[in-house]
Amino acid sequence: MQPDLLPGTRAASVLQNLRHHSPLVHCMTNDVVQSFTANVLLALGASPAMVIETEEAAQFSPVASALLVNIGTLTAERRGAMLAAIHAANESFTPWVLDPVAVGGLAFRTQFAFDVLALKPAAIRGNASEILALAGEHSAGRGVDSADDVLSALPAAVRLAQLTGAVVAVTGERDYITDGENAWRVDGGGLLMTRVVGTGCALSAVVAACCSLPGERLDNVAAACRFMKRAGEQAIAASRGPGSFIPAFLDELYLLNAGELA
Ligand SMILES: Nc1ncnc2c1ncn2[C@@H]1O[C@H](COP(=O)(O)OP(=O)(O)O)[C@@H](O)[C@H]1O
Ligand SMILES: Cc1ncsc1CCOP(=O)(O)O
Ligand SMILES: [Mg+2]
Repeated sequence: MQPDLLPGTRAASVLQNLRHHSPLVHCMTNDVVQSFTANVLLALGASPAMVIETEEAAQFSPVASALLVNIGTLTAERRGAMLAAIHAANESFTPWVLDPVAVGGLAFRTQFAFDVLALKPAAIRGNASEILALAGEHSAGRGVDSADDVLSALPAAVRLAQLTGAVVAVTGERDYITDGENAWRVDGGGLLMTRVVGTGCALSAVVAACCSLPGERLDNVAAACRFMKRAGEQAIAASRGPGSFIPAFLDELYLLNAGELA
């Protein structure tokens, strides 16, 4: 069964909150998407900061509005820095978000992702293959890309939310967002979003920003998904391919307006 669509009025009020609070997002993300992620946050009105040295990361996560932990290019050194940042975030009640890039196939990152599930992420955002793997199920992921149907991963997302207390967003052709009890669906976007690198990673940074806002965390995470899908479909209409999509996408994020979302 399909969950209901997130009402536009809820997405609209989260957008207003995002612009009002301009959350400072501590991004510990992969080497491929640093600049794109920062630009997506800035276009939406949030503030990115990429702080990765262990000592600084533990100092920064308590003063940031939210922390993003993305394991796309995890190394042994980054593992230590991420753990320090997560522990410091938890001590200061800074919400943190896990993006389990390519979890399942590779042992080192998979063990890390399983380990940090116990450290109370506020949200987890991944594609269908990643969410299936993180829930301990068979998945057909191909590197960082999903090869599983997103609706088939919804029960895994629900179980993962129940197990961890996180809001889980599983994304793809449609996005599903659940806290283990209730769920929203978000439609929109388009295939071109998978032909540029970093849309998923940047979405996870937006999820982190939205986790710091007042209101229901389930609605806030679903709204983050809605912002990206809406800007994605608008940008696809305005572009010829991946090259022109990226600047169009940043423009559409910047131009998103609460009245239209509502
Ligand atoms: N087939 C699709 N149709 C429409 N939107 C999509 C499709 N696949 C992914 N998206 C969108 O692209 C963004 C990245 O999602 P996804 O590809 O699932 O993450 P990842 O890049 O981590 O694999 C999300 O906003 C998602 O809704
Ligand atoms: C290509 C690649 N390789 C390691 S991380 C990464 C980026 C993945 O980005 P996304 O998950 O947003 O597609
Ligand atoms: Mg990803």
